[in-house]
Amino acid sequence: MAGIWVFAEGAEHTLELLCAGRKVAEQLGVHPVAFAPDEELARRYLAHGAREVFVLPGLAPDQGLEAYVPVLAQAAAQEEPDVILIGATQRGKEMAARLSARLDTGLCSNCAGFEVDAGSGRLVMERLMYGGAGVQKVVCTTRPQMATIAARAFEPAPAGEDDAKGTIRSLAAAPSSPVKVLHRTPAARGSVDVTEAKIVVCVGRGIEKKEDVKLARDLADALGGELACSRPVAEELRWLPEEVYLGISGKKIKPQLYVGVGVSGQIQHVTGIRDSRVILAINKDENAPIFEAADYGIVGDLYQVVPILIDELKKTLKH
Ligand SMILES: Cc1cc2nc3c(=O)[nH]c(=O)nc-3n(C[C@H](O)[C@H](O)[C@H](O)COP(=O)(O)OP(=O)(O)OC[C@H]3O[C@@H](n4cnc5c(N)ncnc54)[C@H](O)[C@@H]3O)c2cc1C
Repeated sequence: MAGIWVFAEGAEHTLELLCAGRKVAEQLGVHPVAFAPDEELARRYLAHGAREVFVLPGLAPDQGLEAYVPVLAQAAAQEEPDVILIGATQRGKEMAARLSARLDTGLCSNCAGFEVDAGSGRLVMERLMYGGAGVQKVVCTTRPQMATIAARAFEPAPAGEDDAKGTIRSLAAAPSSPVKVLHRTPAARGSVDVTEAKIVVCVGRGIEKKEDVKLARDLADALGGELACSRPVAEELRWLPEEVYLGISGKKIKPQLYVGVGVSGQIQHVTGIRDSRVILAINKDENAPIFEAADYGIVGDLYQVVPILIDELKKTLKH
Protein backbone atom coordinates (compact mmCIF):
# COMPACT_ATOMS: atom_id res chain seq x y z
CA MET A 1 0.00 0.00 0.00
CA ALA A 2 1.49 3.33 -1.03
CA GLY A 3 1.53 6.26 1.35
CA ILE A 4 3.40 9.25 2.69
CA TRP A 5 5.35 8.26 5.80
CA VAL A 6 6.43 10.76 8.43
CA PHE A 7 8.88 9.98 11.23
CA ALA A 8 10.36 12.39 13.76
CA GLU A 9 11.79 12.09 17.25
CA GLY A 10 9.34 14.52 18.90
CA ALA A 11 5.55 14.86 18.76
CA GLU A 12 5.54 18.49 17.56
CA HIS A 13 8.04 17.73 14.83
CA THR A 14 5.95 14.72 13.78
CA LEU A 15 2.86 16.95 13.55
CA GLU A 16 4.76 19.42 11.36
CA LEU A 17 5.84 16.64 9.02
CA LEU A 18 2.27 15.35 9.06
CA CYS A 19 1.10 18.78 7.89
CA ALA A 20 3.56 18.57 4.97
CA GLY A 21 2.72 14.92 4.33
CA ARG A 22 -1.05 15.47 4.32
CA LYS A 23 -0.81 17.99 1.49
CA VAL A 24 1.25 15.62 -0.66
CA ALA A 25 -0.99 12.69 0.24
CA GLU A 26 -4.08 14.60 -0.91
CA GLN A 27 -2.43 15.48 -4.21
CA LEU A 28 -1.27 11.92 -4.84
CA GLY A 29 -4.47 10.33 -3.56
CA VAL A 30 -2.68 8.24 -0.93
CA HIS A 31 -2.70 8.09 2.88
CA PRO A 32 -0.47 9.92 5.34
CA VAL A 33 1.16 7.47 7.76
CA ALA A 34 2.92 8.46 11.00
CA PHE A 35 5.17 6.68 13.49
CA ALA A 36 4.56 6.90 17.24
CA PRO A 37 6.29 5.49 20.33
CA ASP A 38 2.97 4.55 22.02
CA GLU A 39 -0.78 4.22 21.42
CA GLU A 40 -1.66 7.53 23.09
CA LEU A 41 0.45 9.50 20.63
CA ALA A 42 -0.75 7.25 17.81
CA ARG A 43 -4.36 8.30 18.55
CA ARG A 44 -3.25 11.95 18.60
CA TYR A 45 -1.66 11.61 15.17
CA LEU A 46 -4.85 9.99 13.85
CA ALA A 47 -6.80 12.96 15.23
CA HIS A 48 -4.43 15.26 13.34
CA GLY A 49 -4.89 13.62 9.98
CA ALA A 50 -2.78 10.47 9.84
CA ARG A 51 -4.77 7.60 8.35
CA GLU A 52 -2.47 4.95 9.74
CA VAL A 53 0.04 4.96 12.59
CA PHE A 54 2.79 2.44 13.19
CA VAL A 55 3.74 2.08 16.83
CA LEU A 56 7.46 1.49 17.19
CA PRO A 57 8.45 -0.10 20.51
CA GLY A 58 10.87 2.11 22.48
CA LEU A 59 14.61 1.62 22.23
CA ALA A 60 16.75 0.08 24.96
CA PRO A 61 19.06 2.58 26.72
CA ASP A 62 22.05 1.23 24.81
CA GLN A 63 20.41 1.54 21.37
CA GLY A 64 20.79 4.53 19.08
CA LEU A 65 18.03 5.76 16.75
CA GLU A 66 19.66 3.92 13.84
CA ALA A 67 18.51 0.68 15.49
CA TYR A 68 15.13 1.39 13.86
CA VAL A 69 16.63 1.18 10.34
CA PRO A 70 16.08 -2.57 9.77
CA VAL A 71 12.51 -2.33 11.14
CA LEU A 72 11.67 0.63 8.92
CA ALA A 73 13.41 -0.93 5.91
CA GLN A 74 11.40 -4.13 6.30
CA ALA A 75 8.13 -2.23 6.68
CA ALA A 76 9.00 -0.10 3.62
CA ALA A 77 9.75 -3.22 1.56
CA GLN A 78 6.29 -4.59 2.43
CA GLU A 79 4.23 -1.38 2.23
CA GLU A 80 6.08 0.42 -0.58
CA PRO A 81 5.55 4.03 0.55
CA ASP A 82 5.82 6.76 -2.10
CA VAL A 83 7.55 9.23 0.19
CA ILE A 84 9.36 9.08 3.56
CA LEU A 85 9.81 12.38 5.43
CA ILE A 86 12.15 12.25 8.43
CA GLY A 87 12.75 14.94 11.07
CA ALA A 88 16.16 16.51 10.46
CA THR A 89 17.48 16.25 13.99
CA GLN A 90 21.08 15.19 14.42
CA ARG A 91 20.07 11.56 15.02
CA GLY A 92 17.20 11.71 12.52
CA LYS A 93 19.55 12.80 9.73
CA GLU A 94 21.92 9.94 10.47
CA MET A 95 19.08 7.43 10.55
CA ALA A 96 17.63 8.79 7.29
CA ALA A 97 20.97 8.42 5.50
CA ARG A 98 21.28 4.81 6.64
CA LEU A 99 17.68 4.04 5.68
CA SER A 100 18.04 5.53 2.20
CA ALA A 101 21.19 3.47 1.64
CA ARG A 102 19.37 0.35 2.86
CA LEU A 103 16.43 1.06 0.52
CA ASP A 104 18.79 2.01 -2.32
CA THR A 105 16.97 5.27 -2.92
CA GLY A 106 17.71 9.00 -3.01
CA LEU A 107 17.54 11.38 -0.04
CA CYS A 108 17.14 15.16 -0.13
CA SER A 109 18.70 16.30 3.13
CA ASN A 110 17.52 19.51 4.83
CA CYS A 111 14.61 19.89 2.45
CA ALA A 112 13.01 23.31 3.01
CA GLY A 113 9.85 22.78 0.97
CA PHE A 114 8.44 20.91 -2.02
CA GLU A 115 5.66 20.63 -4.51
CA VAL A 116 4.24 17.75 -6.47
CA ASP A 117 4.94 17.74 -10.21
CA ALA A 118 1.49 17.12 -11.70
CA GLY A 119 2.82 15.21 -14.72
CA SER A 120 5.14 12.72 -13.06
CA GLY A 121 3.65 12.75 -9.55
CA ARG A 122 7.19 13.20 -8.24
CA LEU A 123 8.17 15.59 -5.48
CA VAL A 124 10.19 18.60 -6.58
CA MET A 125 12.10 19.25 -3.35
CA GLU A 126 13.93 22.44 -2.48
CA ARG A 127 17.02 22.94 -0.35
CA LEU A 128 19.18 25.96 0.28
CA MET A 129 22.72 25.97 -1.05
CA TYR A 130 25.73 28.33 -1.20
CA GLY A 131 25.04 29.32 2.41
CA GLY A 132 21.46 30.28 1.63
CA ALA A 133 22.23 32.35 -1.50
CA GLY A 134 20.69 29.78 -3.85
CA VAL A 135 17.86 27.26 -3.94
CA GLN A 136 18.49 23.79 -5.34
CA LYS A 137 15.60 21.72 -6.72
CA VAL A 138 15.95 18.00 -6.21
CA VAL A 139 13.89 15.27 -7.86
CA CYS A 140 14.30 11.73 -6.63
CA THR A 141 13.88 9.27 -9.50
CA THR A 142 13.74 6.19 -7.27
CA ARG A 143 11.11 5.06 -4.74
CA PRO A 144 10.52 5.83 -1.98
CA GLN A 145 11.40 9.49 -2.36
CA MET A 146 13.09 10.53 0.89
CA ALA A 147 13.75 13.88 2.57
CA THR A 148 14.83 15.17 5.96
CA ILE A 149 13.02 18.27 7.16
CA ALA A 150 14.06 20.56 10.02
CA ALA A 151 11.74 21.49 12.88
CA ARG A 152 9.62 24.62 12.25
CA ALA A 153 9.76 24.28 8.46
CA PHE A 154 5.98 23.61 8.48
CA GLU A 155 3.10 24.44 10.81
CA PRO A 156 1.87 21.52 12.94
CA ALA A 157 -1.02 19.64 11.33
CA PRO A 158 -4.28 20.88 12.87
CA ALA A 159 -6.73 18.47 14.48
CA GLY A 160 -9.35 17.19 12.04
CA GLU A 161 -13.02 18.10 12.34
CA ASP A 162 -14.30 14.54 12.53
CA ASP A 163 -13.24 11.86 14.97
CA ALA A 164 -9.95 10.18 14.41
CA LYS A 165 -10.30 7.50 11.76
CA GLY A 166 -7.60 5.10 10.85
CA THR A 167 -5.65 2.12 12.00
CA ILE A 168 -2.91 1.63 14.52
CA ARG A 169 -0.44 -1.19 13.92
CA SER A 170 2.52 -2.29 15.98
CA LEU A 171 5.89 -2.94 14.41
CA ALA A 172 8.52 -5.32 15.72
CA ALA A 173 11.03 -4.12 18.29
CA ALA A 174 14.34 -2.91 16.92
CA PRO A 175 16.96 -5.69 16.88
CA SER A 176 20.03 -5.15 19.03
CA SER A 177 22.45 -2.86 17.27
CA PRO A 178 26.17 -3.50 16.75
CA VAL A 179 26.64 0.07 18.05
CA LYS A 180 26.57 0.12 21.84
CA VAL A 181 26.10 3.29 23.87
CA LEU A 182 28.62 2.91 26.68
CA HIS A 183 28.06 6.15 28.51
CA ARG A 184 25.78 9.17 28.33
CA THR A 185 26.83 12.62 29.54
CA PRO A 186 24.00 15.11 29.85
CA ALA A 187 24.70 18.46 28.19
CA ALA A 188 25.93 20.73 30.97
CA ARG A 189 24.42 23.93 29.61
CA GLY A 190 22.30 24.88 26.69
CA SER A 191 20.18 21.82 27.34
CA VAL A 192 17.22 24.08 26.65
CA ASP A 193 15.66 23.63 23.23
CA VAL A 194 15.78 27.15 21.76
CA THR A 195 13.36 26.13 19.03
CA GLU A 196 10.64 25.86 21.70
CA ALA A 197 11.28 29.28 23.27
CA LYS A 198 8.76 32.09 22.78
CA ILE A 199 11.41 34.76 23.35
CA VAL A 200 15.00 34.39 22.18
CA VAL A 201 17.90 36.75 22.84
CA CYS A 202 20.71 36.03 20.40
CA VAL A 203 24.26 37.11 21.07
CA GLY A 204 26.62 37.83 18.18
CA ARG A 205 30.28 38.67 17.76
CA GLY A 206 29.53 42.25 18.80
CA ILE A 207 30.08 40.95 22.33
CA GLU A 208 33.75 41.49 23.10
CA LYS A 209 34.53 38.82 25.64
CA LYS A 210 33.10 35.64 27.06
CA GLU A 211 32.21 37.19 30.45
CA ASP A 212 30.04 39.73 28.64
CA VAL A 213 27.69 37.01 27.38
CA LYS A 214 26.16 37.45 30.84
CA LEU A 215 24.77 40.78 29.65
CA ALA A 216 22.71 39.05 26.97
CA ARG A 217 21.76 36.30 29.43
CA ASP A 218 20.48 38.96 31.86
CA LEU A 219 18.42 40.46 29.05
CA ALA A 220 16.99 37.02 28.24
CA ASP A 221 16.16 36.51 31.93
CA ALA A 222 14.50 39.94 32.16
CA LEU A 223 12.33 39.01 29.16
CA GLY A 224 11.68 35.48 30.41
CA GLY A 225 13.36 34.10 27.29
CA GLU A 226 16.24 31.82 26.28
CA LEU A 227 19.75 32.64 25.13
CA ALA A 228 21.01 31.74 21.65
CA CYS A 229 23.91 32.92 19.48
CA SER A 230 25.30 33.32 15.98
CA ARG A 231 27.47 30.54 14.57
CA PRO A 232 30.90 32.07 15.25
CA VAL A 233 30.03 32.59 18.92
CA ALA A 234 29.46 28.84 19.23
CA GLU A 235 31.79 27.31 16.63
CA GLU A 236 34.78 29.64 16.69
CA LEU A 237 34.72 31.31 20.10
CA ARG A 238 33.01 28.40 21.88
CA TRP A 239 31.32 30.79 24.31
CA LEU A 240 27.98 28.97 23.99
CA PRO A 241 27.13 25.38 23.01
CA GLU A 242 26.57 24.49 19.36
CA GLU A 243 22.96 23.45 20.06
CA VAL A 244 21.97 27.09 20.50
CA TYR A 245 23.37 28.73 17.40
CA LEU A 246 20.78 29.91 14.90
CA GLY A 247 20.83 29.93 11.14
CA ILE A 248 20.94 27.89 8.00
CA SER A 249 23.35 25.38 9.50
CA GLY A 250 22.07 25.80 13.05
CA LYS A 251 18.61 25.93 14.63
CA LYS A 252 15.64 27.49 12.87
CA ILE A 253 13.30 29.33 15.22
CA LYS A 254 9.84 30.91 15.11
CA PRO A 255 9.51 32.71 18.46
CA GLN A 256 7.19 35.60 19.30
CA LEU A 257 10.25 37.81 19.80
CA TYR A 258 13.87 37.57 18.63
CA VAL A 259 16.39 40.10 19.96
CA GLY A 260 19.73 40.23 18.15
CA VAL A 261 22.52 41.71 20.28
CA GLY A 262 25.61 42.56 18.24
CA VAL A 263 24.56 40.27 15.38
CA SER A 264 25.40 41.52 11.86
CA GLY A 265 22.52 39.62 10.20
CA GLN A 266 24.25 37.77 7.36
CA ILE A 267 21.86 35.74 5.18
CA GLN A 268 23.02 32.46 6.73
CA HIS A 269 21.92 33.72 10.14
CA VAL A 270 18.72 35.45 9.03
CA THR A 271 17.55 32.25 7.32
CA GLY A 272 17.13 30.74 10.77
CA ILE A 273 15.32 33.66 12.41
CA ARG A 274 13.26 35.31 9.68
CA ASP A 275 10.04 33.54 10.74
CA SER A 276 10.16 35.18 14.19
CA ARG A 277 7.00 37.21 14.75
CA VAL A 278 8.95 40.31 15.88
CA ILE A 279 12.64 40.93 15.27
CA LEU A 280 14.48 43.55 17.33
CA ALA A 281 18.09 44.28 16.46
CA ILE A 282 20.68 46.14 18.54
CA ASN A 283 23.77 47.03 16.55
CA LYS A 284 26.14 49.99 16.55
CA ASP A 285 26.41 49.96 12.75
CA GLU A 286 23.32 51.53 11.19
CA ASN A 287 24.13 49.76 7.91
CA ALA A 288 24.24 46.28 9.45
CA PRO A 289 22.12 43.90 7.30
CA ILE A 290 20.16 42.75 10.37
CA PHE A 291 18.20 46.01 10.21
CA GLU A 292 16.73 44.94 6.85
CA ALA A 293 15.19 41.89 8.49
CA ALA A 294 14.25 43.70 11.72
CA ASP A 295 10.85 45.11 12.71
CA TYR A 296 12.52 47.34 15.29
CA GLY A 297 16.12 48.49 15.45
CA ILE A 298 18.24 50.25 18.02
CA VAL A 299 21.42 51.76 16.59
CA GLY A 300 23.80 51.96 19.49
CA ASP A 301 26.52 50.35 21.54
CA LEU A 302 25.12 47.20 23.10
CA TYR A 303 27.15 47.88 26.24
CA GLN A 304 25.08 51.02 26.77
CA VAL A 305 21.75 49.90 25.30
CA VAL A 306 21.34 46.47 26.94
CA PRO A 307 21.75 47.59 30.60
CA ILE A 308 19.16 50.34 30.02
CA LEU A 309 16.78 47.81 28.44
CA ILE A 310 17.24 45.41 31.35
CA ASP A 311 16.51 48.17 33.90
CA GLU A 312 13.40 49.29 32.04
CA LEU A 313 12.15 45.73 31.59
CA LYS A 314 12.66 44.97 35.28
CA LYS A 315 10.59 48.03 36.14
CA THR A 316 7.85 47.20 33.65
CA LEU A 317 7.70 43.38 33.73
CA LYS A 318 7.49 41.88 37.18
CA HIS A 319 9.09 38.42 36.64
C1 LIG B 1 28.02 27.92 4.51
C2 LIG B 1 27.87 28.88 5.67
C3 LIG B 1 26.93 28.60 6.62
C4 LIG B 1 26.77 29.48 7.69
N1 LIG B 1 25.79 29.21 8.61
C5 LIG B 1 25.59 30.10 9.61
C6 LIG B 1 24.54 29.88 10.54
O1 LIG B 1 23.80 28.89 10.49
N2 LIG B 1 24.37 30.80 11.52
C7 LIG B 1 25.14 31.93 11.64
O2 LIG B 1 24.91 32.73 12.56
N3 LIG B 1 26.14 32.14 10.77
C8 LIG B 1 26.39 31.26 9.76
N4 LIG B 1 27.40 31.49 8.90
C9 LIG B 1 28.30 32.62 9.17
C10 LIG B 1 27.71 33.95 8.68
O3 LIG B 1 28.01 34.14 7.32
C11 LIG B 1 28.28 35.13 9.51
O4 LIG B 1 29.68 35.11 9.40
C12 LIG B 1 27.89 35.09 10.97
O5 LIG B 1 26.49 34.96 11.11
C13 LIG B 1 28.32 36.41 11.62
O6 LIG B 1 28.11 36.32 13.00
P1 LIG B 1 27.95 37.65 13.86
O7 LIG B 1 26.84 38.45 13.30
O8 LIG B 1 27.87 37.23 15.28
O9 LIG B 1 29.37 38.37 13.70
P2 LIG B 1 29.83 39.60 12.80
O10 LIG B 1 29.46 39.40 11.38
O11 LIG B 1 31.26 39.79 13.14
O12 LIG B 1 28.97 40.82 13.34
C14 LIG B 1 29.13 41.43 14.57
C15 LIG B 1 28.18 42.61 14.59
O13 LIG B 1 28.24 43.22 15.87
C16 LIG B 1 28.19 44.62 15.70
N5 LIG B 1 28.86 45.20 16.88
C17 LIG B 1 30.17 45.16 17.21
N6 LIG B 1 30.38 45.73 18.41
C18 LIG B 1 29.16 46.19 18.83
C19 LIG B 1 28.72 46.88 19.98
N7 LIG B 1 29.57 47.23 20.98
N8 LIG B 1 27.40 47.19 20.08
C20 LIG B 1 26.52 46.86 19.10
N9 LIG B 1 26.89 46.19 17.98
C21 LIG B 1 28.20 45.85 17.85
C22 LIG B 1 28.93 44.90 14.42
O14 LIG B 1 28.50 46.14 13.86
C23 LIG B 1 28.52 43.70 13.58
O15 LIG B 1 27.39 44.00 12.79
C24 LIG B 1 27.59 30.64 7.82
C25 LIG B 1 28.54 30.90 6.83
C26 LIG B 1 28.67 30.03 5.77
C27 LIG B 1 29.71 30.34 4.72
